[in-house]
Order: sequence, then structure tokens, then C-alpha cells
Amino acid sequence: MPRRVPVVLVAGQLGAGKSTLVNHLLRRADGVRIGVVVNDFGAIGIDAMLVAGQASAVTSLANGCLCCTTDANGLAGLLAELTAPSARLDLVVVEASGLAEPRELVRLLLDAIAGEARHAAYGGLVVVVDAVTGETDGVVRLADLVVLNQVDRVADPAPLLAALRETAPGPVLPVVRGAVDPALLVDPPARRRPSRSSQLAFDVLLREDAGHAHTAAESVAVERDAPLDPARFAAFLEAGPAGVFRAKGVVRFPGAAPFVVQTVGTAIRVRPAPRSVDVAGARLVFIGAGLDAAGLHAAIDACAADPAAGEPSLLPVLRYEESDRVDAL
Ligand SMILES: Nc1nc2c(ncn2[C@@H]2O[C@H](COP(=O)(O)OP(=O)(O)OP(=O)(O)O)[C@@H](O)[C@H]2O)c(=O)[nH]1
Repeated sequence: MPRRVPVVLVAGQLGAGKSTLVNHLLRRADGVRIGVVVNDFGAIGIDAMLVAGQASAVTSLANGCLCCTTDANGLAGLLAELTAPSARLDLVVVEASGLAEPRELVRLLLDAIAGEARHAAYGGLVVVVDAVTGETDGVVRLADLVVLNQVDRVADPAPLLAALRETAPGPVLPVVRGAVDPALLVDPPARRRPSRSSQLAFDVLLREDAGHAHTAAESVAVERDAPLDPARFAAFLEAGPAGVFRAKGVVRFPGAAPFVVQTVGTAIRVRPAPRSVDVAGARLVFIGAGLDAAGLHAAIDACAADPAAGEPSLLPVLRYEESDRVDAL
């Protein structure tokens, strides 16, 4: 069955570094096939995309402004096209104009996923903040990932970083030139090799030229042999564990077959695991920046089901169950 393709929204103030971030993702894609929706071709290195052969579909909305797409039809149609299995993309990035309203964009994306773009999945709201101005417009409260960009242009980014970490629910990543590891946003596909050696050569060239290495995404794996309590586990996910951008895995609850669980920020999706997947308790991977491995292990320990309590209600988890129109993994 086809996978869902994560759609990541990149928002931020004018000049914060959104295009620079998208370009970095494309240059460092490492085999991840990325589709990009932009509304300002002038701001993005089209040449680099085409040469790298990574941006398989670059397109813009007809009216040039995402925030103007009131009925969501323009975006939904585009996302349906880009996330269709035939497009063979691993990730779609929507670069919002600096004027677009991120709340509205998230709503448009969720509407699109619920409607026409049925192979798309919410991939997170990434908010780019310019370290020089520090302007955020309060949007970091909604961000699944905050990228504090241009830290090379300030003497000491620490106070702003600390303030953002107080406010933002997800990880805050200080970077130069949008150097975000694509592995933070999507799993690198192990399955695919570049088909032409010339393309590989271009990739290597661009990578060497790219200059700004990124800090690799961190991941923490947690395995448990005993079932988890649905209410405790749901509360853990809803709280958004510190430093975690996304999480995925398989979890068993008392008296039930295992579930596949995937999160981006506090957006949670669960579905019954395929029959071939079996776990006695939990097998989870947390991906993010500044992860507290010991804290995550302790938090999952605290989610352990109480064997004396019988079979708890699955409702706290089932409320996040998605329809099985497409395979979520
Ligand atoms: N010194 C420095 N310059 C940067 C960095 N990131 C981006 N820039 C520069 O800042 C300017 C704005 O970056 P863009 O990526 O175009 O910003 P944007 O958010 O896409 O801008 P709009 O599309 O106008 O909203 C460009 O000249 C970049 O080269 C950085 O980390 N350090």
C-alpha cells in the first residue's frame, strides 16, 4: 500500500531565511526526493534544484500567494498531485511567503489532507526566526520546530535561544544558512539509489560546495517488553516530550493488538499495526534536537500499564485513529 507523504510548512518573517532553508534541504537531500511549493521563484535557487535533480516537482500557486487561497482548492489540488504515489516523492515542502499567516496555512493543509490530498500527512510547521531581529509574531507557540537562523550574525544568540525554548512547544534549533538536517523531517530512504552516475557526481559536488554542515538530527530508541497504559501514553504524547519533533513506532496496550503510532509535534496518528508486526510492549523512535534520552526512557517507564488494573479503555488512543485509506508507514 502507498505511504503517506509528509508535507512540511516552512513559515517565518520576511528575510528570516526560509528559501535558504529549503535550498539547504534540497542540497543535502541524500536521496530523499523532495517536492517544493513556492510562491516566489525569484527567491529560490532553481538552478541548484534542477542540477541536484532532487526537486522533482517545483511549482507555484497560480495566484502567487498561499494566504489568498481562501477555499483551499489550489493547495489541496497541488498537494494531491505532489503526494500521489505516481510522483514518488518522500517529502513535500511548502514555503510560505513571509506574509502568509501560519495558522491559516496549517488549517489549509489539514483540510487538504482530510479531503483531496489523501496521500499527504501533516509533516509539521517549521518556523524560521531571524536571530538578528528575533521577530516571531507569536507564531513560535504553534511551531513544531523552530529554526533560529542567522546565528552567525549575532554576538550571543543564547538569550534569544533561551527565550524561544521557553515559548516553543517543540525543539529550537540554532543554525547558519538554514542548515537543518533533512533526517529531522523525514526518514532517509535506504531503498533508492541515484539512477545515473552523473547525478551522483552532481550531488557530491553540491554537497562539497554547500559549506555549512548541519548538526545531525538526534534519535533515541526506546523498547519495552510490557504493554503501556493508553491514557498515560496518550498524555505523554499530548504533552509533546522536550526536544522531540517527531516520533514513530509500535505500541501494545493490554488486551489489544499492537498499534502503529506516529507524531509530529503534538499531531498524533495511530492505526492498527499490520499483522506482520508484533511487539510485546513498545518499540519507539524519537527524532529531534536536544533530546533527553534518560528522560524519554523514564517517561515511557511511567507509561507502563498496571497489570492489576485489568484492561483499560483504549479511547484515549483511539481518538487519534486515522482512516485506513492509505498505509501510514
Ligand atoms: N549571514 C547569514 N545570512 C543568511 C543566513 N540565512 C540566510 N541569509 C541571507 O539572508 C537573506 C534572506 O534569506 P532568504 O532565505 O531569502 O529569506 P526568506 O525568509 O526566504 O525571505 P522572503 O522570501 O523574502 O520572506 C539572503 O540574502 C540570505 O542569503 C544566515 O544564516 N547567515
